[in-house]
Parts: sequence; C-alpha cells; structure tokens
Amino acid sequence: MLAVVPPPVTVRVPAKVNLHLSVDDLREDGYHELVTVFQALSLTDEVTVAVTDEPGIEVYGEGEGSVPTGHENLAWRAVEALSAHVGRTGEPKVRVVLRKGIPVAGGMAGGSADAAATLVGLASLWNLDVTRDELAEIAAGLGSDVPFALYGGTALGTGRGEHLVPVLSRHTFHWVLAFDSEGLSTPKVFGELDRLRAAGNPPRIGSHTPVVEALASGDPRQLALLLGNDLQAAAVSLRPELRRTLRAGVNAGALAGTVSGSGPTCAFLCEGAQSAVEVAAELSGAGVCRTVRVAHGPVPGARVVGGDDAPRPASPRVHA
Ligand SMILES: C[C@@](CO)(OP(=O)(O)O)[C@H](O)COP(=O)(O)OP(=O)(O)OC[C@H]1O[C@@H](n2ccc(N)nc2=O)[C@H](O)[C@@H]1O
Ligand SMILES: Nc1ncnc2c1ncn2[C@@H]1O[C@H](COP(=O)(O)OP(=O)(O)O)[C@@H](O)[C@H]1O
Repeated sequence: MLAVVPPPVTVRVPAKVNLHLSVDDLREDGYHELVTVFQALSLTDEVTVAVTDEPGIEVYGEGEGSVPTGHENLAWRAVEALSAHVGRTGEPKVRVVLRKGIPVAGGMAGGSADAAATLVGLASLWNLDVTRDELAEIAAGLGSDVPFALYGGTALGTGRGEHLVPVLSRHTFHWVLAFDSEGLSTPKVFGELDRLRAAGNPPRIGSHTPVVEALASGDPRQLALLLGNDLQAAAVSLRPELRRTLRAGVNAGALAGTVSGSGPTCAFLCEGAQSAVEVAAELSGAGVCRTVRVAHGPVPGARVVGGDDAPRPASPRVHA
C-alpha cells in the first residue's frame, strides 16, 4: 500500500520591534537579564515545510545570500529540536522553504521568526498533539526571541526575553522601518554595551510601566515619548550613521524613532496610516538607508496560511 504524503504547510510569521528594552548586567551564563516590551509587526516571513526525500533549507527574498542553509539555520535547528522532542530518529525528511521579508541580522528577530514558524508548520505537517505552550518551551531553547514569534501581539518579556506576559494594546500603531545595507551581530552589540558601561556610566532607560499604560491608552503620541532601548547607544557606537537615520525619520514627520533590538533597523512610530506612507516616502528620498517599509502592529504570531498555492499579500515596499 502507498503511504499518504501530507501536503506542504505554509506559516506566516511576524517580525518584532522592541518598544522598550532595558538591559541589566551580564549574567554568569553569558546572557543579560532584560525587560522588554515586544510588538509583532505586519512585516513577515513565510515558511513552507514539506515531507521530502531531499532534506534541507531553501532561502528566497531579503538577504537570501547571507542566510545559512545548513544546520546553523535556526529553522533547521527547530526541525531537529521538534524531531527530538517527539522521539523521531534519523535525519528528518523535511524540506523548509523560507521566503524572507524580515531583514537579516536587523534586530527584528527574523531567524527567530523562522524557527517559530517551522515549529508551528511541522506540528501541523506531522499532525502532532502539542500545545503552543509546549512549543514555546522548545522555542526558548532555540533562542531568546523565538517564543514571542509564536504568540505575537504585544507582550512583556523578562529573563533573557523568553518569559512572556501579554500586554493590552488597544490601538493599531503605524510604523516606518528603515533597513540598513548591512546587519549587526546581536552578541557584538551586547558586548559593546558592556564595554560602554565598563568605560563610564551611560544612562539607562527607566521602568516599562509607562509604556504599558500608553499601550492601554492607545495614544501613539503618548507611546512615542516613551520608546527606549538600552542597546541603542551600543548599536550607534558600532554604526554611527544610525544617528543620521534616526534624525531623518523624525525630520520626515515621525513622532519618534528607535533602534529595533540590537539594530541596525530603525523603527519610526507615526501618527496614523497616512502619515506612515508620507514619512516612508520622504525617508526613502533622504538617502540614509537601503530600503524603507511601512508596517502596523500588533499582529498575531506564527499562523498556518495554507498550502503552496495560497495567496500571499506582499508587504508594501519603498526603495531608498
Ligand atoms: C536583542 C534582542 C532583543 O529582543 O533581539 P535582536 O536584536 O537580536 O533581534 C534579543 O534579546 C536577542 O535575542 P536572540 O537574537 O534570540 O538572541 P540569542 O540567540 O538568545 O542570543 C545570542 C547572543 O546574544 C547575547 N544575548 C542575548 C539575549 C540576552 N538577553 N542577553 C544576551 O547577552 C548573548 O551573547 C547570546 O549568546
Ligand atoms: N532563518 C534565518 N534567517 C535569518 N538569519 C538566520 C537564520 N538562521 C540563522 N541565521 C543567522 O542568524 C543571524 C541573526 O539573524 P536574525 O535573526 O535575522 O537577526 P537579529 O538577531 O538581529 O534579529 C544572521 O546573521 C544569520 O547568520
């Protein structure tokens, strides 16, 4: 009798921006304790998983040339972790196709998003009886940002970012994202922050509570005053041109700008959807970044969207 091969499964998964990221000192395990408020944005990757006799990874789209296609790819590590969790032995007979819209090494957790999408896709492909909370435990072993990509929305992250509590967010917020021509390494940016702190006493951002209150109020002007990121000084120290990008976004009419996570992507909060389009157009003419995108948030986490032939909305794109 012929075995029935299940159809491929495609999952859409969001990028994140950190609305607040306060970083404490280095822990003994090499991580920094942090408090962050994540928001999932409509800028997405799509991940298709399929049963195959030729296991491996294919990558298309944003930064395709700089994404590893071997065992170092976070999506492949997700395949291996879920296989081990359910006791599957031998090389997993899975093909993973990544269609990337999230900038690589951009501080928007693209690799983490792909890992989360792979977990959700495989759970469906293999018809597994696993809850999202069970997947989140596997996700935390893959990287600090992976659990958030499973849940999406807006959430408070603590520990190294993997302990999550949902945050009430009443409003859709509109963002403009400025992609840089080259990524920044997350460990290098944390290392630079340690160096800056050892050399002096750079200011630290305050408590996350006002940010949580602004999200509940839904007022982008209130939220704009509170965006903060302890890694921003380190990212700017490694990539001084980011200062110009941040200024250009505000000059173009954004309410405020921040480096997303470890950067170098800059995220600009705008008054509304129309304002975001105008800011994006002006920023793309300013010559301070490679590409500009508009996005909104919060959006849900990794979700199955259908088979290979499912329609795919393209995210708006403005070239600098
Ligand atoms: C900075 C943040 C903010 O959301 O995002 P990105 O800018 O990378 O998107 C995250 O904390 C990044 O999370 P993620 O990219 O998953 O990092 P991991 O793979 O867990 O860790 C990579 C390395 O970053 C450093 N690291 C990461 C998280 C943390 N809380 N403290 C750290 O010091 C460590 O050197 C670690 O070895
Ligand atoms: N699926 C993936 N997509 C992107 N990068 C990946 C992936 N898997 C592994 N990587 C590696 O992880 C590094 C960080 O990528 P990414 O997750 O996009 O950025 P960030 O940590 O800044 O949010 C990349 O430089 C790349 O070498």
